[in-house]
Amino acid sequence: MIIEVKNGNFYYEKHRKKSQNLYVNNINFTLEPGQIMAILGPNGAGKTTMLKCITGLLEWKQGETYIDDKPLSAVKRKELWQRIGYVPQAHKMVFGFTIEELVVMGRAPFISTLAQPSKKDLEAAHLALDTIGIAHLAKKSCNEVSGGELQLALIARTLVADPEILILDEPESHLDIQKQIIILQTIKQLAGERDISCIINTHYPNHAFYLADRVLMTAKNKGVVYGTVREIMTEERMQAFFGIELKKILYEEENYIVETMVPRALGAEKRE
Ligand SMILES: Nc1ncnc2c1ncn2[C@@H]1O[C@H](COP(=O)(O)OP(=O)(O)OP(=O)(O)O)[C@@H](O)[C@H]1O
Repeated sequence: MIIEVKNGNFYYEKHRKKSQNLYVNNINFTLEPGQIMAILGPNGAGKTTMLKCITGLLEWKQGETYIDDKPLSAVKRKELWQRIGYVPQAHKMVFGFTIEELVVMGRAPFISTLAQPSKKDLEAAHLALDTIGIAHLAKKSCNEVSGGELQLALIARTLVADPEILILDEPESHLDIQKQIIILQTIKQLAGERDISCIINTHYPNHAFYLADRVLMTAKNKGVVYGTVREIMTEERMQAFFGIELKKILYEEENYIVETMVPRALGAEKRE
C-alpha cells in the first residue's frame, strides 16, 4: 500500500487568528510499502496532529491523504481501519479490561458488533502478545500494568489486525532501553518482512537513524523538510529546528555501524 500526502496543512479553529496554519509549508510525502518514515520535531510542533490528519482522524484544512492513489475521503472507514494500525501515546486506562481483552479488541474491524471473539481472534491476540514479548501479561488488568507495558499491549493490539500501514505516536516513550529496542526491532522487522509501511513520531534522533528510510522534520517557524535521513538530519538542521547543538557520532566495528546524535551541552570538561 502506498500512502501519500499532497499539500497537507492544518490549523485548530481556536488558533486560527493567531498563527494561521500549524505548518509553515505544506506537507508532501510518499511512502512505499515497507518504508519507514520518522517524524521529528520539538514539543508542540504538530507531530501528533499530523498523524491524525494523515489517517483522517482530523480533516486536513488543505490538501489530502491518498491511499494507493485514492483520496482518503473516498475510502470507507471500515476498510481504512482494516488497513491502518494506529498506536496512540499510552495513557493509563481507567477501565478494567485485561491485556488479552485489549489486544483482541484490535480485531474489531473483523468481528461483527454482536459476535464474541472467535478462537481465531484469540489465537491472533496471543500470537501478537508473543511477538511483543508480553504473553505473561495476558490476564492482567490494564489498570495494574506499567505505562510501558500498556504501550507494548497497544502495539500488540494493532498487530492483530494485520495492518498494511502502522502509525505509531512515540511508541518508545515510556519504555526502558531494552523494551525500546524490542519495539524498534519489531517495527523494522514488520516493515522488512511483511512490507508494512510505518510512520513513527519520535523524540530520539538515534531511533530515526536506526529505523527510517525517510524523515519528515517540522518546527514552529522553521517549516517542514522531508527527505532521506542523511539529507535531513544534519547537525546544522538539528540545531536550527531544536535550538541545541547536536553532534553526530559514528560507532563502527568491522561490518557494523551505529549512527547517533548527542547534545554537546551534556559534555563536561576533560580532566587530567
Ligand atoms: N485539540 C486541540 N485543540 C487546540 N489546539 C491543540 C489541540 N491539540 C493540540 N493542539 C495544539 O497544537 C499544537 C501541536 O500539538 P501536537 O500535539 O500535534 O504537537 P506534538 O509535536 O505532537 O507535541 P509533543 O512532542 O509534545 O507530543 C500545540 O501547540 C498544541 O497545543
